[in-house]
Amino acid sequence: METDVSFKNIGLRGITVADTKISYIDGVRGILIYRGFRIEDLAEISSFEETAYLLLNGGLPDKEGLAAFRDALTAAGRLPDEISESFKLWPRRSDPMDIIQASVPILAMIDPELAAESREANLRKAIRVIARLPEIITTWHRMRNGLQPLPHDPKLGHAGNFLWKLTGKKPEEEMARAFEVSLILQADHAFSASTFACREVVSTRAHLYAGVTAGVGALSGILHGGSNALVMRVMFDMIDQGMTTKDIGAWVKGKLDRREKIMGMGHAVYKTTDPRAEILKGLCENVAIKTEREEWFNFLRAIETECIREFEKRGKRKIKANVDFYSGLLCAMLGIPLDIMTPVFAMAIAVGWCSHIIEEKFGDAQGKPVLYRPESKYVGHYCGQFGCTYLPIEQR
Ligand SMILES: CC(=O)SCCNC(=O)CCNC(=O)[C@H](O)C(C)(C)COP(=O)(O)OP(=O)(O)OC[C@H]1O[C@@H](n2cnc3c(N)ncnc32)[C@H](O)[C@@H]1OP(=O)(O)O
Ligand SMILES: O=C([O-])CC(=O)C(=O)O
Repeated sequence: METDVSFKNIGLRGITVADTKISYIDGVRGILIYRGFRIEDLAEISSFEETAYLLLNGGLPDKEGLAAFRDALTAAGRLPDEISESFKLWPRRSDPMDIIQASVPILAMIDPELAAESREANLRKAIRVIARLPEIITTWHRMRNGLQPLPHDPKLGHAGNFLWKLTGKKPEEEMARAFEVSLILQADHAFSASTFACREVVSTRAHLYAGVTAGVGALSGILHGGSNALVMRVMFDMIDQGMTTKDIGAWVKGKLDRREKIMGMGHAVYKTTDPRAEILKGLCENVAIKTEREEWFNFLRAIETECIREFEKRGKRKIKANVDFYSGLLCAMLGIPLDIMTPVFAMAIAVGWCSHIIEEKFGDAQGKPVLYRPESKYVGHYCGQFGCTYLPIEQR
């Protein structure tokens, strides 16, 4: 058989695989909507907890509903001993994304409702995942540094508690809010690679934790969530080498000449600016002034500007900053280490993963749950109608 790699929709680009009522992306106009609401409005007005409620339940809560949801998150937040005891055995150098990916199945093992597949049971499992991912990250981080985990502060919300438990410092209100907005922005993105992974796994009727575990693995890759840390790693390397904003034009040109990717730039769906990147850029500009990290902000801003200029010069389609370009910078300015930046994305998008898992399990958007099973096109060896002659090992 002839090798034929002419398959047009490589990487499933442009193929609609299912309906969803959770989020909508207009990649041409740069619009992102969660359950009907513009991301700009959610970033301005909403809290992480309220956005999580909205994504999971399909509508905004009233005051009592929101208070009950916050209480449920707090009540579910304590890290089970089975996980903290396991941490003592796991290598300290482990990547925190691997720690999360190994911990989520333990949440499944100890969930008394694991076999319960009602919508309510799945919503309760979702709350456990959303509440416990930050605990997994902060407890792991403190234990690997020989520090005790810190108690929940009822005066702080989900975002503020994460900063407190990770860094051991109570965050200023403005910083906690900036972090909270970044979590809202990263809480869902329709059929991103990780969300699709979650949906694909639970389409087999696997439990919610199996779906979330798949999502964590998919998010860790550098073409997806993993790029936020890499943006910062590359920037710190450049600064360490003594480079300044004046050197960035030549650096970008060199990268593109060598056909290397520039992390945090480009997007599979947005053909224009990722609206989340624009909001994050504004947040970063303010936080940079407050934390006296203007040098970092200006450095990234220059990379973005030079990239856009260079792509335009080459007549390529517009490649702009995506959400990962500025989210790592915000983390760095808030004292979050490089290898915790993708885990931060995971704790935010866990909301979207769980919402999509529930939608998938109950066929909410399509009327009934369906097993994903795409076709592939075989382009390997095939020696005619009856296949290749199979020789026993002695005769090969
Ligand atoms: C939360 C998120 O997951 S957002 C994405 C995070 N990932 C990154 O930031 C990694 C860097 N970006 C990329 O690799 C890509 O832009 C992707 C994977 C995100 C999207 O890719 P796609 O839209 O499918 O485009 P694809 O990777 O096919 O690139 C199309 C062309 O633009 C180029 N291109 C796209 N992004 C970049 C980039 N960041 N740097 C350099 N060139 C790029 C490609 O090399 C390719 O060029 P070619 O046609 O000459 O081969
Ligand atoms: O949607 C995508 O392809 C990736 C992305 O931006 C996200 O997951 O936030």
